[in-house]
Amino acid sequence: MAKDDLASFVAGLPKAELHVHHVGSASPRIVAELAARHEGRSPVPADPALLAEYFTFTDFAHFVEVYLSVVDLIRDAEDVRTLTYGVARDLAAQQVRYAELTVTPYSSVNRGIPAEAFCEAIEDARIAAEKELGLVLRWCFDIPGEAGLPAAEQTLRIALDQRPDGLISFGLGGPEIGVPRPQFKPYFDAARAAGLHSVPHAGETTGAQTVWDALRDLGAERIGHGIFAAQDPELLAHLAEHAIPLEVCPTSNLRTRAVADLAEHPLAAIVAAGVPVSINSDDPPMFGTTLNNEYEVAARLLDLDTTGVADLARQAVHHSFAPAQVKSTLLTEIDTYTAS
Ligand SMILES: O=c1[nH]cnc2c1ncn2[C@@H]1O[C@H](CO)[C@@H](O)[C@H]1O
Repeated sequence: MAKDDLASFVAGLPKAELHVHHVGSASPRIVAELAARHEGRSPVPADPALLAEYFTFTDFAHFVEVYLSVVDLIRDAEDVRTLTYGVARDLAAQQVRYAELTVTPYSSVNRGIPAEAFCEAIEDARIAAEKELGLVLRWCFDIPGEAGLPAAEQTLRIALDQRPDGLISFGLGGPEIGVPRPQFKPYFDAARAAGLHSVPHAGETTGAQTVWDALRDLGAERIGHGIFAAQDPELLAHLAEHAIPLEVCPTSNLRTRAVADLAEHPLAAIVAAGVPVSINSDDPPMFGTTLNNEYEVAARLLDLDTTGVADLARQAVHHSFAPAQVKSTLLTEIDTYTAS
């Protein structure tokens, strides 16, 4: 179908976003504003026009280094509140009605923001976003893998002690190389025992074994990325049989150089194997994308018409941990949109 028709269909389509990072969603304007406050003390450019170049990554390790330099700019609870509400506004503007935002409390608490103030700030933004923007937000608290077991310990403690109302899941992000998943088992066990869903990253930068580990040791209910599962037919069959969805973020994989070219992206092979997927944006401004653009990319990779694209949006709702009422309202809204 024509590119413009697809773009306008996607832009108006009510959607759910299941894999998007908090700091990684900061708009260029907010990042530049924060950088200006720390000018001379931060490598992050204070001019939004220079950010695209700063956000050009040579590999995944470089991406994490740049990501943490932006995390460094967030110094107090007010920064967290402004950032979170700004992210909500950008999502709502794309007709996102429900989003699970991956938040890394360890990084902020470690930089001096008390856990309680941090949680209060994100909760304030969540409540305001629901009331003012019609966007339902939920949190995934993730362990930054590069910081190891102390980060796991502290992330779990913040999750269980603070237990903000919007918290629904427990994750694991950052690098996979040198960060084996099995060591995090006790923390995921405790988080799951406390009723949190398990949604670790795996198979983003390393192979199928990491995904197996996430399933067996961390009790993963969905996998962040998981694209290298495509290398293992047995794993694909397992994911399909147990209906474990992959949260796929195509442009992210291109920008971190996990795939050399979108033409080589395994999304189509994963879908062909019967594995459920959702389409997501990961760190949209850092990767020069938006959720709407990811739907367009996915439509091209999967050769979908508007009916197929609407089905992708429905899949994300089904795979979400949204309250039943939010799911049914959003599914009805998608039906109404596609019928009109
Ligand atoms: O695509 C991604 N994969 C893994 N971690 C990511 C990604 N995007 C953002 N983060 C974030 O990187 C930080 C360092 O571990 C974490 O805060 C994680 O949430």
